[in-house]
This record gives sequence, structure tokens and C-alpha cells, in this order.
Amino acid sequence: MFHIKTLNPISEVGTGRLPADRYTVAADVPAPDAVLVRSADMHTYDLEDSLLAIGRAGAGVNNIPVDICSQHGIVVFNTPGANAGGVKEMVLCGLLLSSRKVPAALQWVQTLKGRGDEVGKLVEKGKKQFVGPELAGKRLGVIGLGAIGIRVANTARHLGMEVMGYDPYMSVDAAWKMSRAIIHAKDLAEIYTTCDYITLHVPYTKDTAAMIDAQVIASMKPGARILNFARGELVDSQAVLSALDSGHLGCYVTDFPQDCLLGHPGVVAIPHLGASTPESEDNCAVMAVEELRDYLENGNIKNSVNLPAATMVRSGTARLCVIHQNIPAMISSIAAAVSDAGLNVENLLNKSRGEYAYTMIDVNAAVPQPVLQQIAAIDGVVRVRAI
Ligand SMILES: NC(=O)C1=CN([C@@H]2O[C@H](COP(=O)(O)OP(=O)(O)OC[C@H]3O[C@@H](n4cnc5c(N)ncnc54)[C@H](O)[C@@H]3O)[C@@H](O)[C@H]2O)C=CC1
Ligand SMILES: O=C(O)C(=O)COP(=O)(O)O
Repeated sequence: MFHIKTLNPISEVGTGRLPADRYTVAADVPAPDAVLVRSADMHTYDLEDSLLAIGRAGAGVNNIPVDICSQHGIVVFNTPGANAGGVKEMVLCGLLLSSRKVPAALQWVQTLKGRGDEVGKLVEKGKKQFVGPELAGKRLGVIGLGAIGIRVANTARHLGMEVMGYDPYMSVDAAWKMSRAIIHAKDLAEIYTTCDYITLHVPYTKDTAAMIDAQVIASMKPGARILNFARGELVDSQAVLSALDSGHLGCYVTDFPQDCLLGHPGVVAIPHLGASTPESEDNCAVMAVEELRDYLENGNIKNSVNLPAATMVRSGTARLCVIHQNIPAMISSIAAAVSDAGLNVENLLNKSRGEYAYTMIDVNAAVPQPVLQQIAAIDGVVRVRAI
């Protein structure tokens, strides 16, 4: 029986794929084999000794202590692209909200309640406060051309916008999906100095923290609008507020409200709704559950953010799964323990990623407990289990 602990509500379309005779799924599992999580902060979470894997039903993993998980041999998965459609649509909404002053206009019109027959006349008189530019013909800068950024860039072209993209680490797969009409920015300055709208789609890391600061904002075109559906920490909120106050920035749309931003007329604050669609929630849950299941049952790793991709068709009777440091002589030491126990290797896979590596060995018989202990004692082995 596998025990899965949920730290956020996870779509039952996903959890329903875990057979009830082999899995328990609950918020209060004492010794979980795996955790399913969305945005719950795991930096203060006590990682149980039993924990083998964490499935982030979503893209960003900045709420998970990934390095500490690696040290404990806990595989962290996310669900690339599974909620990108939902976020893309919200970004389109954000573009329109930022341009046409929709939030302020909606608030204002409600103040006319009770004015009876005057309402029509007051609307026509008051609407001039909410004039805002059309998107067509304006330039949109997209920073980060991954699952979301590419969808936003391609769709903005259909709105008649000129689109410039920046992503020095873009994958070949991603490049194939991008419209050829997107202008390639060689550096961020090109985006900052020439775009009317700038939208952020990069992960929050130590390199991207506060990437939009006072100096960057000062280099932007007067009236520029910033959209942040990536993470609040990418943007210096105080610098944004000053630039809104001075009129240098036209609007800041954020999916990550902070107290200091609320109430400012230039801020459109959305309560982290980018991925909150049934479609995205289902997609993420299904993908995270499938990833966890394949890892727990077969040791296969797909879409991990801290360990290498490793998939091997099952053969033999049992499978040894060893997470270890990426150092010399690991495979020979593990194989020696296997052969000393009289086990025959039917198949073997070894993959590495940075400091860590992963070895799966299919053997012809069940692996006795002492062999697991012997492998666990090898210098550099982080975690071992037999399935
Ligand atoms: N508002 C919401 O509900 C959601 C927010 N997000 C946020 O959006 C981020 C992006 O999501 P996806 O597009 O699905 O991820 P992704 O991994 O497909 O794309 C991220 C892209 O950013 C690029 N990148 C990384 N560092 C960069 C840098 N310094 N400069 C330029 N490009 C850089 C990468 O090469 C990659 O192409 C997530 O990390 C998450 O923080 C994701 C999903 C939902
Ligand atoms: O996938 C992401 O990175 C998100 O920000 C979505 O977060 P959520 O799953 O809606 O709490």
C-alpha cells in the first residue's frame, strides 16, 4: 500500500487514477510515500523519513526545498505545460485589463447604483476617465519563452501586436512551437527600452529575484505596462509603486498581490488565478499522479526537477533503485553488492544530473534486506529501495 499526502486540494480527476486497493490519499497521512502539492509552502515542512517523492501539480517549484530534497533522495516532480493554457488566457485578460482600465471602470460604475434614470447620462459623461489604448500595433515583450511564454507570444500576434521574446535558455522543442514572427531580443535591454507591455514568464530563482528593479523600470518606455504572472519576487514592488506614482509606469498587473500593492489605482491585483481553471487543475493533477505512480511502482523518473530522467521497461523479478552522488565507482560498487548476493543483472540504467545520479538494476530474484543495507552503506549512496 502506498500513502499519498495532499498539502493542497488536488483534482480528483488525477487522484482518481490511484487504485484504491493500493493507494491511500489524504491530507493527514502520517508516514507518506509521496506528497502532492500545489502552492503550499514546503520550506518549513518536516520531510518525513518515509518520503520518496513530491509531485508539484503545477510549474513553479520555488515553494519546495529542492536542494534539501535531493540530499535526502526525495525526487521532486512538476507538470511542465499542464497549466500553461490557463495562465495564457489569464495573461490575455491581464493585457486588456491593463489597457482599458477595466477594473477601475467596473468599480466606478457600481457607484452609480441608486441614481435611477440618471445612470445612462452619468455613464456617458464619466466614461472618458477610462479611455485606454488598443493592443493592436503595440509591442509586447515576453521574458521567458517556455510553456506559458510561447503561448502568450503566439496568441498576442493574433491580436495584432508586435511581439519580442527573450530567453537565452530556450529549448529546441520550445523553439519549434514559436511563431517565426516573434522578434528575437538579444538582451533584456531591447525588451525594456522598446516594449509597451512587458510580461514575465521565468521561474523564480536566485538569478531572477528582483530582476525588475528601479533601474530596469527607469529604462522602460514612459507609460509601459508590466504583467507578472510568474512570481511576486521577480519584481521590486516599492520600485513599481514609485514609478506608478510618478506616471512613468502605466500599470502593474500581478497575480501575486502584496499588502503594499493593494489599493493603488495603478495596480491590478489578481489572487493567483493563473492556473485556477478546471482544465489546468485536472491536467496538473493527472500528470503529477502519473509521475508519482510510475516512480513509486517502477522507479521511473519523468519530469523531475532534481534528478535525471530515467525510464526502463521492467524485466527480471525485482528492481533496485539507487539514488547516489555522481562520483566514480558507484555502479561497480552497487553491482558488486548485487553479484555477491548471487543475483543476476537482467537490465541496468544509469543517468546523472549535476551532483546526483540514479541507477536502476533489474535482477532475477527478490533483493534480500541485507543487500539493501549493504548498498545503503556504500559511500555516496543517498537512497536505495527495491520494488
Ligand atoms: N500564475 C500562475 O498561476 C502560474 C505561474 N507560473 C509561473 O510561471 C513560470 C513559468 O512557467 P512555464 O512557462 O510553465 O515554465 P517553463 O519552464 O516552461 O518556462 C520557463 C522559461 O523561462 C526561461 N528562463 C529561465 N530563466 C530565464 C532568464 N533568466 N531569462 C529569460 N528566460 C529564462 C527558461 O529557459 C524557460 O524557457 C513558473 O516557473 C511559475 O513561477 C506557472 C504556472 C501558473
Ligand atoms: O504552477 C504554478 O507555478 C502556479 O503558480 C500555479 O499555482 P497553483 O497550483 O494554482 O497554486
